[in-house]
Amino acid sequence: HPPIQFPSQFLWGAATSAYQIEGAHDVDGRAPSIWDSFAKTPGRVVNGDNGDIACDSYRRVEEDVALLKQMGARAYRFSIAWPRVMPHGRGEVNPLGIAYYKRLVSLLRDAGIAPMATLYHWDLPQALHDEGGWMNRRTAQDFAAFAAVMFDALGESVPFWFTVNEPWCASFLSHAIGEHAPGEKDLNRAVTVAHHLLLGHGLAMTEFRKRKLGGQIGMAPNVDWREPYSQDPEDIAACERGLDWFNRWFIDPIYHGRYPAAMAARYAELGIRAPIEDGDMATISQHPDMLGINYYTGSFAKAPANPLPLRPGDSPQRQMDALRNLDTVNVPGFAKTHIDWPIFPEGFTKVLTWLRDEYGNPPVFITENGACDNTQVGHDGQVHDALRVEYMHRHVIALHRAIRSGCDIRGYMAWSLLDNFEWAYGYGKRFGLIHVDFGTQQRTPKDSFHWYSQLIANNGCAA
Ligand SMILES: CCOCCOc1ccc(-c2cn(C[C@@H]3NC[C@@H](O)[C@H]3O)nn2)cc1
Repeated sequence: HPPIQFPSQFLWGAATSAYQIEGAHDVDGRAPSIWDSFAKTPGRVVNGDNGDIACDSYRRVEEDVALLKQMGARAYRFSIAWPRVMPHGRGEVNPLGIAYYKRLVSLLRDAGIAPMATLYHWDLPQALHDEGGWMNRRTAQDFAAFAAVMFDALGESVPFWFTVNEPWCASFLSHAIGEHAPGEKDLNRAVTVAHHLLLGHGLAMTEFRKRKLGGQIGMAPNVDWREPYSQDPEDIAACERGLDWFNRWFIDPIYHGRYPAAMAARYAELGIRAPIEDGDMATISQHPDMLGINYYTGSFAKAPANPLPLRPGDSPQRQMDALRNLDTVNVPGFAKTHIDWPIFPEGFTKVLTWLRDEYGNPPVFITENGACDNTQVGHDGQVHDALRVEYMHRHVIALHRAIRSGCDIRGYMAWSLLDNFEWAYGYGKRFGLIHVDFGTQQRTPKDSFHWYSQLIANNGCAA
């Protein structure tokens, strides 16, 4: 038995998302999403890349499931493209869209791989965005209706469901920072979008509970770790503001039924409030079965020498900087991945024990963890992605430390099974365990694929 030994039923797998891998953007009735529109807006995505073809996984589902089986995956986290299933976002259901996901789930179950479905991984039907999108409270109800369609179609065969992936990216990165679809820069709108995403999560939970399905359901927020640069109370307070702004804003409503009070008060100084209506927080905070955690990196926070004032008339960027009111310190000594994120495995252990203490040790699945390593296929036909192997090895050890510290962690989905469309970075940032040649669609398992396969077989690894 290897020194790092995981619990016997630990669920090892890999993750992808529909817009990032499927391609077939206009095949079999799929209608455009906001990411189809955004990616085709000049200047939004590096090289003008888009998801029209991506990894062509819509047509290669057998091949991809075979690769998962070869790897020894016990679970596979994928997302369901809302615009494939309901092209107009509400009403008419596209039978070919339903058939595709039924086939994927059937292939997975035949291969002994547990399907783990994400309902919203950012591909809002453009038709709904044309009616206000997530700014429109009705979209939360439309999302619950879409979820209900999927629960009726796949509820008996999919054991794990996540409602919304990384709501921080789907609200603040996309409506205040403007880097993701729909590319807006308005903080007030971002707070409203965030609330409607949480409401959509809650309304989908209601649909799931109504059906008394045997599976489990939760949300998959981003979490980064933030460490105080020193034990100076000002640095600790700055760190708490950073954790409020990125982590607690979405997890407190679900587990505590309210937004983090200190950060809500700071938004109120800007005249910004979430559009909470009676009953919303009760809907949002229905008990989830599990918490999905996407972890990549961490950083160090210190109090700025000159605090930024909260001024209603300032730009969204200055307002966000003022809300966090912290300086991120570039502490030397941290190697970086090929997307320049610090490699911080200790932060993984710390954020998981932080979640244990903040939210009553909820059952957690790591729904994403991985490294950007752009290593290409070598002359020997292999991909020697040593950086990714080291990143994964160190994060698996950090994960094991969190489990030994009493965290109730049930599984780990490596991001990602395949190199794919990394949003605004396009195809130049590779996160896959499998290399994809986007010209030929040739898949090449990397050294990390073989390392991970061995880890799964041993249910553990060397220290
Ligand atoms: C504070 C200001 O910051 C500006 C940039 O801020 C971020 C934060 C987070 C991300 C980010 C990207 N990913 C990987 C994806 N997760 C979902 C899956 O689709 C992967 O492709 N996770 N987090 C990007 C940018």
